[in-house]
Amino acid sequence: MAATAAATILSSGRFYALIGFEIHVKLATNSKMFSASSAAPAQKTNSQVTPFDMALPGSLPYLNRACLEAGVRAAVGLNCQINKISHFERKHYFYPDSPSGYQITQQRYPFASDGLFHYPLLVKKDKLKASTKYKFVDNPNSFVIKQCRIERIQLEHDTGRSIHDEYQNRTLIDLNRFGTGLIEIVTKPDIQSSLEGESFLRELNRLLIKYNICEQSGLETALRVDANVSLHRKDTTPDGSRVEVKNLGSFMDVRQAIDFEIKRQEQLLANNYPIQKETRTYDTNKHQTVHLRRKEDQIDYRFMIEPNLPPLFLYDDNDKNVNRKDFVNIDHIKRSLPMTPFDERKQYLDKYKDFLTVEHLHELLRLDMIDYFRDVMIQLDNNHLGHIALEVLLSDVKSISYDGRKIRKFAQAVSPTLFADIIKNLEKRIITRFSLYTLLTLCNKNRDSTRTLKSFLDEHNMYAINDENELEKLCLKILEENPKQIDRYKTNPKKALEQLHSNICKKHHGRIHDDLIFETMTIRLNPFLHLFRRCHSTTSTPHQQAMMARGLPKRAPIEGVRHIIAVGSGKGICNLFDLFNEVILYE
Ligand SMILES: Nc1ncnc2c1ncn2[C@@H]1O[C@H](COP(=O)(O)OP(=O)(O)OP(=O)(O)O)[C@@H](O)[C@H]1O
Ligand SMILES: [Mg+2]
Ligand SMILES: [Mg+2]
Repeated sequence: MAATAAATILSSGRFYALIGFEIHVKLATNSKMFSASSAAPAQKTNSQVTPFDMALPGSLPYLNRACLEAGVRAAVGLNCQINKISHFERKHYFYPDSPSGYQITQQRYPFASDGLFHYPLLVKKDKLKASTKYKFVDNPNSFVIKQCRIERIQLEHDTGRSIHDEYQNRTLIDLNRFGTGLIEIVTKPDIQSSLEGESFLRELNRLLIKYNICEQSGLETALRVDANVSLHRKDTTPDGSRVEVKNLGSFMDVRQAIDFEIKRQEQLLANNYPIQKETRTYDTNKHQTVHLRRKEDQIDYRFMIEPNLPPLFLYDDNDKNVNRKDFVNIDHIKRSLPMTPFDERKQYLDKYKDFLTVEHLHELLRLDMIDYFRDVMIQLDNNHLGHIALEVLLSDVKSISYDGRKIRKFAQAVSPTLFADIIKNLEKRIITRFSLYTLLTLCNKNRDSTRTLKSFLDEHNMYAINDENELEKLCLKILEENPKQIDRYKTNPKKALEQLHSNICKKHHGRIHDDLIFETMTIRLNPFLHLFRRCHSTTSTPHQQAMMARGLPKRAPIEGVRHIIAVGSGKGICNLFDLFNEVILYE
């Protein structure tokens, strides 16, 4: 894994990395930051543009309260100091998709600064143990919690879009995006590897979604990240050099770009070349960063206070006039916020302590399944099925949807209600454990979110066969068709049963419960029963005592086998085989 490779470089090598992020978050508001145009995705180009968005003379900005409130929510979530007075300023640069020639931002006087954010490191525990860099210091069962300081959060707006028309060799401008609200979150360079970087961004993304700051669409559209990376010799202090990799659009790109930069800079330092201050971009096809411009060539932004906007005032409960409706009250926002995902997880460990361990939670987080798990638990409304839901999520669902994007699609296709219904039916033995993967795959392909479980079971005939007579017939048929396995059973019962089990599963599409297959097959395989009877006719050998200790009473043979099955099925098939083997070995 690339991320682990980076951690290894750092732990074993002569260098350490410093990484700081500038994260642009697209705010989920109805209208733009400084004008009344819609901020929703548009059908037609240039259809959501006011005179201000076109920078027509005489048009004035006015601040959208919803953008400010979203910014304050982020500042609270990131434990920032909220500055009651901040200023907007113009950052000048010329680019065709920004007709005003400047962006309104808050680079020097932001509304929030000096925050601190905690995040869990997302790595499998065995990998973590193998690494010398990260250790479970306090509690072997706890997460590794890292922290990153937040330098500031500023309000600003987005640019328009340039559309390059290669056929007619011209560039067209769409101003629909121009002016939509953003916050830029700037971190201190406290991150030390791509693994930490990705873990930080995933936790941040979770918080932003939970606090309704951005849309639930992952990093792909709601967040854009600039990663600043610098590598230093272990015995030196940072000299201020940094390479800025602009505009990373996915968790994977961030991870790969950081790893590439660390390796590139390591080679430079190892050959005694200095690290240039530069801006680079990440080529997603070649998987490498590419030089854009040197820092000395950076544009002079000629910052100046925005003359058309007053200073931005924020209030709290201690201020006079705080009840005025047009004021944004920080304390009011604080009171309205739900628990952070971090605190929520602590609560899960307590609430579901009967079956949920820290390792499970970690795995759910790593797979980005934590919110889906939460929604399923709400639907199940019954903790005793929680362990089954968890087991299915971390086995079948994990193999169908193994990353954030896939699990989001899965959650859309298989609603938490449908999934909870599947778990309830599994428990009632209306469907089998064996058919679950197929069923979930079918549901995942479904694009009609109103479909019920019954409609899938009816369409694909996936109901479990529970009728004893029918089962008996099916097993007999399989035994008839597989005389070799009957012979094999005498010498190698485990393999023979496995083969028979596999054959019947294939033939009836996993519609028979495992324990019923074993029970019915075993009862039909008389030689074994014979052995079993003989085994039980002698008494008091140490082996027999051990068997008795497991709760195997002296019974009529068939009843005895049923009892073994009952004992064994609770513990899984392997234990059942062990029991059979013991009987055979004893004979
Ligand atoms: N030595 C360093 N190594 C890596 N990152 C660093 C280092 N020093 C600072 N940084 C990071 O660089 C980023 C600086 O961002 P900031 O927005 O303040 O300036 P900028 O990149 O010059 O501005 P712009 O918004 O125009 O890109 C921060 O995320 C900070 O953590
Ligand atoms: Mg920058
Ligand atoms: Mg910046």
